[in-house]
Amino acid sequence: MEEEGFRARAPGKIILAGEHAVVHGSAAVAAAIDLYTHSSLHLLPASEEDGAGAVEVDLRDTGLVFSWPCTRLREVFGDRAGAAVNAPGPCSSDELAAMAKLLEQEHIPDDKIWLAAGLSAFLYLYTSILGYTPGKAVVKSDLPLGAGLGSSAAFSVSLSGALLAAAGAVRPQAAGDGTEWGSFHKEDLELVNQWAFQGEKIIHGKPSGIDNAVSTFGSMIKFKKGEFTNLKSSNPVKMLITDTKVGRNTKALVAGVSERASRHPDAMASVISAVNSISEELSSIVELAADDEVAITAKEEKLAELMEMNQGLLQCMGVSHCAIETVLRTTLKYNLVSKLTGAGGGGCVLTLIPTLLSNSVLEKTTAEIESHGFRCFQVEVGGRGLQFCRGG
Ligand SMILES: Nc1ncnc2c1ncn2[C@@H]1O[C@H](COP(=O)(O)OP(=O)(O)OP(=O)(O)O)[C@@H](O)[C@H]1O
Ligand SMILES: C[C@@](O)(CCO)CC(=O)[O-]
Ligand SMILES: [Mg+2]
Repeated sequence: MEEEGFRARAPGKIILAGEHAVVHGSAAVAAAIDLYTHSSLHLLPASEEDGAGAVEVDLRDTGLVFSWPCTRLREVFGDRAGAAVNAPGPCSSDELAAMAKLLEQEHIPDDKIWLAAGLSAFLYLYTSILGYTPGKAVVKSDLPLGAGLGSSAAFSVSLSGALLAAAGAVRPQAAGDGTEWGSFHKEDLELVNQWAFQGEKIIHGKPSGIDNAVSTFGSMIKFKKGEFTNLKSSNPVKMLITDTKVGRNTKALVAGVSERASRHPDAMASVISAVNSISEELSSIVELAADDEVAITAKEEKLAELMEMNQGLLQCMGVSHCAIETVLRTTLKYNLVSKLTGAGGGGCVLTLIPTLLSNSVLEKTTAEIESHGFRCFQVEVGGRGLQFCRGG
């Protein structure tokens, strides 16, 4: 008989300013978007034959299902599993190596080999939080995976939320607004965020923590050196997102920027400091109250200029791509400003949509971008973070 189900959903994000530089201590500004990764979890009774059962994960976006006997997981993680659910800690290099061996036996198809990082994060979070309790998780996302919209953070946050709720380590709150999705107390969200950060470390190598923070807490935030503040945006920020569909990997891009910084420490310190100033200025402009068309336009022009400057500095860091440049050139024809978002190297590009932009210009811009084989879509910016509901 199956036990109770636990479902959590966590949003993706856009970074308005400061990606990469934030890994090196600069400020950055990010906001949640209304595209979610859903994780659901059922705990299962231990199997009668071997008394141990299995842990299964069904990754719907890839059409692949993986399963490991709990006895096999015990060989990898030993007695540590499940012991420190309230004290999130990093995965050791021995555990990473043992998981890599375990995953080699799965024969993941070459064109989906990037999944190994996500599976390692899953196994680490599962065993750290639930030990060797048999269970079945299903993960499904609205987000393009590995495209700069924080799919790895939404994966780690939604899984951590569902696992911690199943372990009884956090107490989900019923939705107060009649919807099915409730949330968690702030201190419970802190615990989810810390576990999700451990998952991000496995996927990204050296994450700043901005993506998991905005996915957990939602809203629009200014983030710097692990601390963040909520930004109260008094006017809606409208963005067009273009997915160039060029695959890339955040871990490799973050490592590439660090290598460039070690080759050119002074020049890169200046670039990072310039990005910090851009993020600081952008965060204060976002909060400015603008209540007539003139003030709103002036505010949007400043935001656009700062985004354009940030894009130039991302090029300096070596994380642009010819597909990104094609989007920039196309939108510039219509006087619109764009920048890459997330790790770059392909993935998604943001275009600021001014409040007074006519629908016909927006439609023409979108059609021309899509004529290059890219996909455009609009999102709501600055919404809710992690949410929870009971059931299948
Ligand atoms: N729904 C999912 N199913 C399986 N694996 C996922 C899922 N979402 C994320 N992942 C894991 O996260 C990896 C993508 O993370 P990566 O950090 O490279 O990109 P991103 O988070 O989408 O972009 P960015 O970090 O720039 O915002 C995938 O290769 C996979 O291992
Ligand atoms: C590239 C990066 O700055 C943002 C990825 O969304 C990495 C990070 O901050 O962890
Ligand atoms: Mg990521």
